Amino acid sequence: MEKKPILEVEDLSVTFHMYDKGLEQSDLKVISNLSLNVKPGEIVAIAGSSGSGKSLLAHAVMGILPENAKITGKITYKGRILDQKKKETLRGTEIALVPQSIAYLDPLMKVGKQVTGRDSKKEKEKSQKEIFKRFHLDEKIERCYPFQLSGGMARRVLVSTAVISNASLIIADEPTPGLDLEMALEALKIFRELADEGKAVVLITHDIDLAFHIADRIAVFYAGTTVEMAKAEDFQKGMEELRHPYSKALWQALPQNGFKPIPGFQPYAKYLPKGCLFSPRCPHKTKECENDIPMRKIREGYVRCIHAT
Ligand SMILES: Nc1ncnc2c1ncn2[C@@H]1O[C@H](COP(=O)(O)OP(=O)(O)OP(=O)(O)O)[C@@H](O)[C@H]1O
Ligand code: NI
Repeated sequence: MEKKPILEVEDLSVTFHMYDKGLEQSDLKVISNLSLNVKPGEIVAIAGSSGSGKSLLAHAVMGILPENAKITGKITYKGRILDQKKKETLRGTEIALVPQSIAYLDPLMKVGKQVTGRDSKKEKEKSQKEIFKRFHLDEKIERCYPFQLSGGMARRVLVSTAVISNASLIIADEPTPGLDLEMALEALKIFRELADEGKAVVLITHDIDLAFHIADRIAVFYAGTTVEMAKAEDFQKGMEELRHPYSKALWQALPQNGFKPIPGFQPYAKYLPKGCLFSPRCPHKTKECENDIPMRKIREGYVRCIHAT
């Protein structure tokens, strides 16, 4: 039987209400019609270039978007609607975030306490010690304040916090920058273990190469929406297995596949093209691409392109 998703995001849009010059106001739609689900036991990687909306999706699920952001669509956790109140209740216990910036560490709290929580139990302390060992963090680090850590150490502390939280859903927003290869691989191994224990892991990364070695499925983001949802092995098999021209272009841009850059730029939220958001850069563009393009199923995956086969 198919497992029910732990996290389900349906038709999510996020709009910022902006104050421009003087009294002028405008709405900036930064995520549009985004759908995604993550099942127990799964790592779903979210890959996409800078500004494609990866962190905002994480913040929308956690309920930590800025005040001027408006959300539409549906987010459910274990089948229940996640409204703002529910997000606040589940945050840090059932749903854990490894934030993209190490600035999220509390500067005034010793590192050990941040990882175990204020009212820490003995077993939490034990798991904190175990995870610090795996991450080569010396015992005296527990008594340090964040400013005394290097960037890489702070990153490992953030990952540790999410790992020992007992959350069923872990969202890791770029957890590896600043880590050397050994520590990056250790972090990924830990995420794999969490998934294998039945948790759901969302792994946000620029690095599709890293993503497809560890994830089960990959969501490719472009300009605030998903353009493709594919099994990780499709990326391993090669370009022909992929469905969207942007995913194929990402694949070709990998060093081992010739480093071919994609001409053009991802459009800024204020100047999105009509219909397919990738169309200005797409070699297959036709008049029909100006219509709204829904996701559709092709060969066990999903794609937002009318020309994909
Ligand atoms: N508070 C905000 N107000 C207005 N626009 C914002 C705000 N926060 C983010 N954005 C815009 O939303 C878009 C998506 O941002 P997001 O941080 O989700 O990108 P990302 O995919 O995580 O990028 P990166 O890989 O660089 O972390 C960007 O164009 C960004 O400029
Ligand atoms: Ni981000």
